[in-house]
Amino acid sequence: MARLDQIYHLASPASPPNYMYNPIKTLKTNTIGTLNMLGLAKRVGARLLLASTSEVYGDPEVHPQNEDYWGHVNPIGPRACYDEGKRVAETMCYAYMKQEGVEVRVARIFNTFGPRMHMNDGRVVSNFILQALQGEPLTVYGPGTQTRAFQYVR
Ligand SMILES: O=c1ccn([C@@H]2O[C@H](COP(=O)(O)OP(=O)(O)O[C@H]3OC[C@@H](O)[C@H](O)[C@H]3O)[C@@H](O)[C@H]2O)c(=O)[nH]1
Repeated sequence: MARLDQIYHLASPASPPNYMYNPIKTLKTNTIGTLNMLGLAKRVGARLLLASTSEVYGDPEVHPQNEDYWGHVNPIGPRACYDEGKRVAETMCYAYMKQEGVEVRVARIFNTFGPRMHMNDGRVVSNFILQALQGEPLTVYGPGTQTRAFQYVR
């Protein structure tokens, strides 16, 4: 049997244009992929970290969101493959923890940015920087009333 202490389940695109490019693959990664990793964690007795997302809160009605908030998610909306995929991934983690005693950790990562970000990532921070450097107007989607919490990653 393989000797593994920890599993980091970081698979899945995170930028909206990337995860919406192939919604079925995004869903498979977050559902079947998570089940596979939890099964492995159970077999070898490893602890699993799931990289979840602030998108489990969907289009939230409260700001900022704390962990007690259950979210406001459209199951058939354009972001559903990611939002619902991560929600069920979290559900699976806690089911394996309760039923099988697998040690799990779930991190709900918010909108990340930093120096190692890809120029064409497609998220707001890199889009704005790119547009500013090129002297182009910044594109604000929708009415511009949305809010976000950002997380700097070096
Ligand atoms: O060019 C842009 C890009 C984005 N936006 C807006 O800026 C806000 C942030 O959008 P982003 O594309 O950066 O990403 P989001 O915050 O929606 O989701 C991101 O953050 C949480 C992570 O866990 C997710 O993996 C990631 O999808 C949205 O309201 C979006 O509509 C713009 O106004 N202009």
